[in-house]
Amino acid sequence: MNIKQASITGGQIPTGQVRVSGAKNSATKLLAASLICDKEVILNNFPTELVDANYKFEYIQDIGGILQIDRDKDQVCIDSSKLSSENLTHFNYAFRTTYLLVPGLIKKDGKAKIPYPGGCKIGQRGYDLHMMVWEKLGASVKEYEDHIEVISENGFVGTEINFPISTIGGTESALICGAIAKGKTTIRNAYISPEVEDLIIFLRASGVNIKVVGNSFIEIEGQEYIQGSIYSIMPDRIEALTWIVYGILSKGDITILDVPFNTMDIPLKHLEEAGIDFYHNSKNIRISNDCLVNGIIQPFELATGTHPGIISDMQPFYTLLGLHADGFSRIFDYRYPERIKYCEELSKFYAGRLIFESGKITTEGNNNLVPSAAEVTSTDLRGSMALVIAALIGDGVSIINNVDMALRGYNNLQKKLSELGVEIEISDQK
Ligand SMILES: CC(=O)N[C@H]1[C@@H](OP(=O)(O)OP(=O)(O)OC[C@H]2O[C@@H](n3ccc(=O)[nH]c3=O)[C@H](O)[C@@H]2O)O[C@H](CO)[C@@H](O)[C@@H]1O
Ligand SMILES: C=C(OP(=O)(O)O)C(=O)O
Repeated sequence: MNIKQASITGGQIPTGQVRVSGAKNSATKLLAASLICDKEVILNNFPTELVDANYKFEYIQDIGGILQIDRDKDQVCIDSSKLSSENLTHFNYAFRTTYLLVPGLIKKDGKAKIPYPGGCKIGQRGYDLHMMVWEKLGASVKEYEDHIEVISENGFVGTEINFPISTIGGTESALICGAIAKGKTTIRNAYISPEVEDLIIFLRASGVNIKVVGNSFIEIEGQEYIQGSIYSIMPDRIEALTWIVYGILSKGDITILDVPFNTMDIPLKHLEEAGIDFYHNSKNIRISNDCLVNGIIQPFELATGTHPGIISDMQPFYTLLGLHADGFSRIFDYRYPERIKYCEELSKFYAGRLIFESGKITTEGNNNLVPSAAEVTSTDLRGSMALVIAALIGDGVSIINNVDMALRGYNNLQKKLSELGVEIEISDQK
């Protein structure tokens, strides 16, 4: 795939409606979980245009899965009756959750060859706990130069899994593997984020018995036969926050549809404390100039952490907000302290206003600031989207190199902006 760049003319004012798509961090997991089902699975509200989803589609088709992808209806039907990774000719599939493809292959073929986990380079992103899960469930695991091989000819056997740290990917891996294991699997110190909850609901709807006790203990009764289901993916809370921040900074008038309010209490509370008041009903939110209570964004201090707090993926959008607040704001990222590389690029729009070091970002904001046009290069998904927003609210024409990073997580970005009256050009990078 050719690398893309965006050419963006700043100062276009968005007006109209934008609908939040199904969550990347749920959709791509449910796609992998569908592979353990015995009947066809239908996933609705699926963000079919995401770069990450398309890599996963390609891998699933390459191992024998049959997918019907309806890009107009945001629907994917998955028939995974015949899967085998034996004849794969390459492992160049750039997405994070490659490890979730193991259980489907183990169930259907007793063996899985998967690419190493990809995803954003936002600091240490180990995969040792995924290997621990497979080994504890009875598999043998080998690492090769370009792939990992997991073998368990007779399937997984239920076990106890104790995570030493809270891991989303690890919890998801243990859940899907436990669903096909013989007997009972327990997970201690599970991390049940809203997207993990979406996975639990999907697995239950597909016929797996899962008991959740408190907020970090899970018990799964593995099933030999898993029916599958028709399921609608939850809306993307990070995308919703992105549109809210863009709406405020662009001084536009936009209504954001399908906001998953139940997953965003704390992130929204921090916006309120920064002086932003919205009109909303149970599903939609309207952002306009009137939302700024005193006509300005108040400076703030916050730290990212685990859900229900502000998750690290939202951090760059608070940084942007801080740059337009009335004074100094501080943002601490304890989850991924090295998620600061994008700040170097963002500084090209905001000369001298960003100070950053491992885990800490300080912004010197100004309510009347207009970012200067710049040519920048994306470093990670959310950072790339922050650069896109800076360009959109800036003056002149900006270039965002490797905008593919943003397109990994923002479904139909160009089309959604166009529906708001904002045109951006995306072309192969020169
Ligand atoms: C596709 C997806 O849903 N990605 C999200 C997921 O990533 P992901 O699932 O990769 O993140 P984890 O929650 O697993 O990672 C948390 C920490 O655990 C460590 N770790 C994880 C697994 C492992 O085997 N060994 C290990 O040491 C990681 O290096 C990291 O420091 O949660 C992150 C926050 O937690 C988000 O920023 C990502 O957007
Ligand atoms: C870091 C992210 O994703 P991934 O884990 O897929 O790299 C993200 O969604 O912001």
